Amino acid sequence: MIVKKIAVIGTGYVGLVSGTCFAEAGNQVTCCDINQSKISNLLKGIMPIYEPGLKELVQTNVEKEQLHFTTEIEQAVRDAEVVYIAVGTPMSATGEADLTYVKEVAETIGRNLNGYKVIVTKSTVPVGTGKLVEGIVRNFAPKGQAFDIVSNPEFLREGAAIKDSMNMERAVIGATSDKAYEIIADLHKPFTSNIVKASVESAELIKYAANAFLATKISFINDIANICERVGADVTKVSEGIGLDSRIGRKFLQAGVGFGGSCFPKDTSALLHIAEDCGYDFNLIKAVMETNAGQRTQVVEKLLAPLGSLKGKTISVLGLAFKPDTDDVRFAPALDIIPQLKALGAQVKAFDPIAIPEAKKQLGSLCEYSEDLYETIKHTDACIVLTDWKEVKGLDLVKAKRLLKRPVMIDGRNLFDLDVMHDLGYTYLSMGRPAVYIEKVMVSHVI
Ligand SMILES: NC(=O)C1=CN([C@@H]2O[C@H](COP(=O)(O)OP(=O)(O)OC[C@H]3O[C@@H](n4cnc5c(N)ncnc54)[C@H](O)[C@@H]3O)[C@@H](O)[C@H]2O)C=CC1
Ligand SMILES: O=C(O)[C@H]1O[C@H](OP(=O)(O)OP(=O)(O)OC[C@H]2O[C@@H](n3ccc(=O)[nH]c3=O)[C@H](O)[C@@H]2O)[C@H](O)[C@@H](O)[C@@H]1O
Repeated sequence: MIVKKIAVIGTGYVGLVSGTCFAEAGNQVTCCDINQSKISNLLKGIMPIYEPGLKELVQTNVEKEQLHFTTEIEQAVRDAEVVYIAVGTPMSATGEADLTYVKEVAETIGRNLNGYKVIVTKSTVPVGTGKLVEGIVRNFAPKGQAFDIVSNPEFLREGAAIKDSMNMERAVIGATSDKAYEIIADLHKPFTSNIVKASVESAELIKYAANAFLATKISFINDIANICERVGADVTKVSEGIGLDSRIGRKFLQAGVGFGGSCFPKDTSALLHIAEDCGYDFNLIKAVMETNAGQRTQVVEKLLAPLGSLKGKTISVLGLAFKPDTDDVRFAPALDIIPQLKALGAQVKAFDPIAIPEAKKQLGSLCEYSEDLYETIKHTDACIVLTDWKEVKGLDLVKAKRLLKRPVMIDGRNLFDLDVMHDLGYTYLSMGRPAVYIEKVMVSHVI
């Protein structure tokens, strides 16, 4: 690999992780952001996100002087040979990807194009954005200045971001020239030998197709789970039984409260708009989104079955992050479910080991928060599992039952064994598995 000078614009989950990994591979990397406090914290060694292994890897590369942080984006662009765009592309009010930040950055790059550079989009962007960026850069760049555009989408998962970036299953590179393709392919040599060379448009679509396919697997198994409940089958067995067929595979077949996070909800919605824009009615993806929304409501309905009414009841919610090992709460099930519980008259106590500060920004005083699992459960009428944190998976069920006012658990992640829950005397309703019902609890507490 030939060492490169790289500017990464946008120092969020993706920009910070990929910038750090490029530095770890020996490149000179400057991560830039418009958020002053984020950059000044990073300069003090304070990470803006929780991601296993990130802090240490940042520290090592800062010490080696291979990783730098700045708000001086213009200078970073001028100094770089390769400029990565890693800003957010959030869901707009109408459901498509909002390209405001990408366009802003393209203009900054154009204005500071002082030589040939490869401009790479890592943000998830609709098909055609490569052309849009190219047009903006050309508009603001000195006349005749050569540059290339590359689409190099990111596939990392939060919570496993460093591992995923250092050992990519594949890299996808869509470039406007062979020269640019070779430069970006060379940068990826330390991370993977599987490189998919594509057009810019195909690379852009690969990213949405990948996320939409994974989301489809989840909604598919959730639909099967809903059938399981009606016919007395167990979705975990069905999932095992189909997943062992290597053509299907076992991954992303865990039924539950539905997918959340910053990407599947926004990317399925953006793909629907991409389809609409080219005159295609993408019914499958509409159904995927609908099923996902239904999974959230189901958890609350399951709670109402044994409790009757939530008025005057206190419910403990185990998990605020959209998945374990991250503090990200974007589109997390808890953000939908806690307001529903409140609207039905319940008091809510919420546990999370990491994500409370982020959740508070969204939920404010809607619930009480605690990093202590058992304090959260204590004296509540029922508990709901929303995130499969290792602390929740390892819950001492005997102790939890003693602390609960009523032994009622709604498990949105199918964490516990049905026989164990039965033997312990829980009313235990999970997703797509037979209900464990303690008749006594049911009858005595219905209001
Ligand atoms: N979070 C994830 O796991 C993954 C995200 N992606 C995609 O990567 C992109 C970035 O996502 P995240 O890192 O999660 O977003 P994020 O919101 O964590 O970070 C984006 C950063 O860009 C900065 N920014 C915005 N405008 C800027 C500008 N004009 N100049 C400099 N910085 C600017 C923001 O201050 C913020 O720090 C999105 O398109 C997302 O869909 C792709 C794969 C995984
Ligand atoms: O584009 C992105 O941002 C990223 O989106 C996902 O990564 P991430 O959102 O971090 O998390 P996942 O592990 O994919 O989980 C997404 C959601 O699906 C849920 N899920 C996952 C798997 C499963 O079997 N069932 C299920 O409900 C999780 O609980 C979570 O809420 C993709 O896995 C990454 O490849 C992609 O880069």
